[in-house]
Amino acid sequence: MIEIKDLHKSYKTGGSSLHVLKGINFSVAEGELVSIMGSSGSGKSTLLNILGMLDEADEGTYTLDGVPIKNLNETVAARYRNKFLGFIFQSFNLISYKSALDNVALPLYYQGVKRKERMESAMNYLEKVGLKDWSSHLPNELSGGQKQRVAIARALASDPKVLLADEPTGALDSKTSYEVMDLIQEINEEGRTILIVTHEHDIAQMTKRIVNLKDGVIIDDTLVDQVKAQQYV
Ligand SMILES: Nc1ncnc2c1ncn2[C@@H]1O[C@H](COP(=O)(O)OP(=O)(O)OP(=O)(O)O)[C@@H](O)[C@H]1O
Repeated sequence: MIEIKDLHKSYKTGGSSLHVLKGINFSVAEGELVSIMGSSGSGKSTLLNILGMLDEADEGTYTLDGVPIKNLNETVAARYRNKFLGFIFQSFNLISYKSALDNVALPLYYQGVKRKERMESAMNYLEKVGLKDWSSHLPNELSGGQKQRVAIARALASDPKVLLADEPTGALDSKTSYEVMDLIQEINEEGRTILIVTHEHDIAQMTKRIVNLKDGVIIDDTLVDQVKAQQYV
């Protein structure tokens, strides 16, 4: 589903350049649930932005569902991104003056789906995340966990093959974080590929594979069952 080879990325600020990703290689098969860990500044968000086609690498290749992502014109890139990728953010990024239902329906509006169909579909996704009865509420009338559920429903609305989540539980308490992760696991069990950036070990343990970044390189890439088994060695 995702294949990256020898990916490099530097940021140029003023006269200097910061080499952030220094030759990343990894692939993710369809249906995986992967967490990307690493200390602050290790390059996690930079990598996720490249995977999300929000930024481009300087060197290396990125192939998404068999298509090389390089030098696509903006319209093609936007269409491809909308079709294949869904995004979940730490701060939810909901539109404050729109109801939960309208927030979920928004990506479908941009895809040109007719009103009746998009409202039905959005309601189905709200039901899926357990918020059918909250459809008319505004984001500020919802708890953090509920907001993230709306955001997950919105990410699912366009039926993307891959979900990319940047610290999806970063703004939530532990109990709510685990509930959101239960939902993410459920969505993954249905076959959707999911990548999560997280700082939290217990959250990473709820995925199937942990990729550890340090100073722009992958230092460890382990299946979670193996991590758990090591505790008994
Ligand atoms: N647009 C940018 N311009 C210049 N430097 C940047 C830019 N974005 C990130 N950086 C720098 O690149 C390095 C890696 O940043 P990145 O956000 O990818 O790390 P991270 O592992 O996600 O960190 P955190 O856990 O704190 O979010 C940091 O030193 C950061 O300051």
